[in-house]
Amino acid sequence: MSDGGGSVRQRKKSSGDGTGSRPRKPKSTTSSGGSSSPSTAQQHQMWARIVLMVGIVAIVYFTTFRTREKKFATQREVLELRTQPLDCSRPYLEEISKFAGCIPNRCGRFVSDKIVSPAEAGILLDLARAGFELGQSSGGASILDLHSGALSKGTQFVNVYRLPEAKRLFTNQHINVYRHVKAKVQQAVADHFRLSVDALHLTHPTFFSRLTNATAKTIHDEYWHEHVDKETYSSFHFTTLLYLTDYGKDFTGGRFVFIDNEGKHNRTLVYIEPKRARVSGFTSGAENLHHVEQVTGGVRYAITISFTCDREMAMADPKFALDEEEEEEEKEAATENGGTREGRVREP
Ligand SMILES: O=C(O)CCC(=O)C(=O)O
Ligand SMILES: [Fe+2]
Repeated sequence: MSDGGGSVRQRKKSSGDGTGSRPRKPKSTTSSGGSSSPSTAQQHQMWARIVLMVGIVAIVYFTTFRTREKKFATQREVLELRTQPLDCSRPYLEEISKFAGCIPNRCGRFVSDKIVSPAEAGILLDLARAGFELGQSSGGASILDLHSGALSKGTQFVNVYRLPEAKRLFTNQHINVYRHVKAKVQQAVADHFRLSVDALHLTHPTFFSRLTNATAKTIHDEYWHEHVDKETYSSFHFTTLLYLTDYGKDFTGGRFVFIDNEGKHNRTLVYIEPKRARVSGFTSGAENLHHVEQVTGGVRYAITISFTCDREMAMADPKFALDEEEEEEEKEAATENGGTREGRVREP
């Protein structure tokens, strides 16, 4: 009787020993010291709290640091035109506002598989292959700029027009297709962003790129970094890309990715899968942060064709540095080859 409620509690705690007759430990060690192991109920409570806390942390994490993925243009699709309007970034808008006739109605991006024909892309691919026969980076990224003549070679650049073979490789057909394609892409940019086509000028650098999975040797080989074109190339106002080879067939990896940041940790990756003759175009400001995934196999060929609204940054179409005498020879040889110079372009 005298142990009353205390003995009842004690019995409950020791329930399961079956006898109730085992000598009790002195009460002081279980009730007030706190040094013994927690009861089953306390353990359950502790686990429930841990599970709850992990759940809360996971919810906060997945709603705060969220990366979504969208496919803007897949390899299988043949797109007439796909567009995504965007608000211009403030610095871009401030700068572009200085150029009357060249201010886009909205910033944004587009993709079309109908601007350039696969045959035209094929001729430009031949040109690219012929050019890169003369020089390639020893890392994974080579460029050929037919305007300045810059061609990757080893860890440096050479002037392709100083190489005697260049004159044999670049044909009139190449030149004409290059100019015609550039004019069509320029018109597409003007149409899409509602600009006067004359307000747009081709600018430097406009170049062929050849990407592989070779280990980078210099900073020029690290093509996969996120960037804003306006920051990388100050003259750019509109960037276009023409793809010459197919993602998933000619190469793996190497997709083009826009990174749309909505808030600090919340972003959407918007993918363009390269496809022969596919053209993408976009305003070159911070609204179009992007990168190229690393190529994991094969060879990816593309052309970056860049436009500026600033007349002072305009550049002429390439002449391929052929003098008149050489042009005469070109014409004669073209006649011998049935009107084209395809026979002179070597495949790798
Ligand atoms: O080749 C591409 O898809 C993109 C290249 C690029 O981002 C650039 O030239 O600035
Ligand atoms: Fe870029």
